[in-house]
Amino acid sequence: MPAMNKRIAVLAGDGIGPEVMEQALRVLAAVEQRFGVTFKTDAADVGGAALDNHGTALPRETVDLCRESDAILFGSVGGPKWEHLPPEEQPERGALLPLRKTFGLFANLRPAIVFPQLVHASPLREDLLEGGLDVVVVRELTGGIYFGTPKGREGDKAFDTLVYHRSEIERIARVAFEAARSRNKRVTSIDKANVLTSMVLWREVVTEVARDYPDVELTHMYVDNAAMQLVREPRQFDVILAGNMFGDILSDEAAMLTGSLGMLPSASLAEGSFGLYEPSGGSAPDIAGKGVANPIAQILSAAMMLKYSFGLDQACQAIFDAVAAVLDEGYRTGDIARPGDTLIGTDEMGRRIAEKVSACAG
Ligand SMILES: NC(=O)c1ccc[n+]([C@@H]2O[C@H](COP(=O)([O-])OP(=O)(O)OC[C@H]3O[C@@H](n4cnc5c(N)ncnc54)[C@H](O)[C@@H]3O)[C@@H](O)[C@H]2O)c1
Ligand SMILES: CC(C)[C@H](C(=O)O)[C@@H](O)C(=O)O
Ligand SMILES: [Mg+2]
Repeated sequence: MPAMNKRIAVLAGDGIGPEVMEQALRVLAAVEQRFGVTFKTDAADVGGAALDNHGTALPRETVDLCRESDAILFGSVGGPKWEHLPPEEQPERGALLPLRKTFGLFANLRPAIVFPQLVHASPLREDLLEGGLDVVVVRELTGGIYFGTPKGREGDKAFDTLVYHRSEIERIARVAFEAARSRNKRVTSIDKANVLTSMVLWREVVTEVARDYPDVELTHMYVDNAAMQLVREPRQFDVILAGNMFGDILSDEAAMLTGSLGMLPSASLAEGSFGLYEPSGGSAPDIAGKGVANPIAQILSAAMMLKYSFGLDQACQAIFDAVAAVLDEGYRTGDIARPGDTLIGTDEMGRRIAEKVSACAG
């Protein structure tokens, strides 16, 4: 393993964010020890915590720290405490979306992997998951209806604009086809081309990009059908390519197939090696502060950071293996437990995974 000294901006945020982040940092410390690498971690406020401390959801110091870092490890933001604020000032729109835009994080990878040990935790019938499930949602993250203008409100009328440029569709499609090449060589592109003009362009451009990838099979699917097919026959999917909003919705659905939102990590990538890594779920106000949140999505997000931003594929794999080993031993947080499992909290789950990373000398 080459000597490495990477700088990580740690933005834990709100709700369960700080609780699960503590466990991800613990696992990264185990990686340092085992692989002889060094990470410099610097924490900064973001979201509601930043609103409380600095009066803005995304303070300048936080953006500066991110700029000086090699990657961002993000927790989650938002919660009932800040819901009274105007929408643009709330943590999600005031911090998360600007961060994605500022750093050009256009490619959001959300792998939904059903660990064989957790097939029972999925709401799907076990026979639908036989042989496991490994789907990745490739979501366009800096365009579409989230960012299109005009958007606004005029009294009782409110509007958003769904706009996509050819270049935006082309670059995210390439990410999806490249991902498929290293997997099962199937891309399902999601659109609503029967209704939306922007989606007609989406389908056209994805079809053009596919010509450069004759080894990858492309299927187009309307989003409503895709939502249904995901629960009917999830194994038909390998790479799901979608725009910003459809990808948001389908990735939560895909996450739940794995048993819990607490299992789904994500990587938001810019051109080059910079990225932001965060669980796909939110700040879970209903369980925050109770020490029961599942830290695995945050820990696996850190693992994705090691792979995609730092090229530490082996260390990434070591974390996935450690998670599998702890699940093999029957330890579960409440969201993925069933009778007979050993129920543990956030802290113990993190400690056990970190111990496995340290123990499996590779
Ligand atoms: N990336 C982000 O920061 C992000 C993402 C989604 C939602 N949010 C925000 O989070 C707040 C709450 O949103 P929500 O309730 O709709 O979605 P949520 O994802 O926070 O929670 C949905 C459900 O999943 C459960 N859950 C989520 N993560 C879990 C974990 N690690 N372990 C166990 N259970 C877990 C929660 O307890 C809840 O029952 C809102 O303000 C929302 O805007 C932020
Ligand atoms: C909190 C919200 C802005 C965010 C999104 O819609 O992108 C979240 O749902 C996600 O999936 O990361
Ligand atoms: Mg979402």
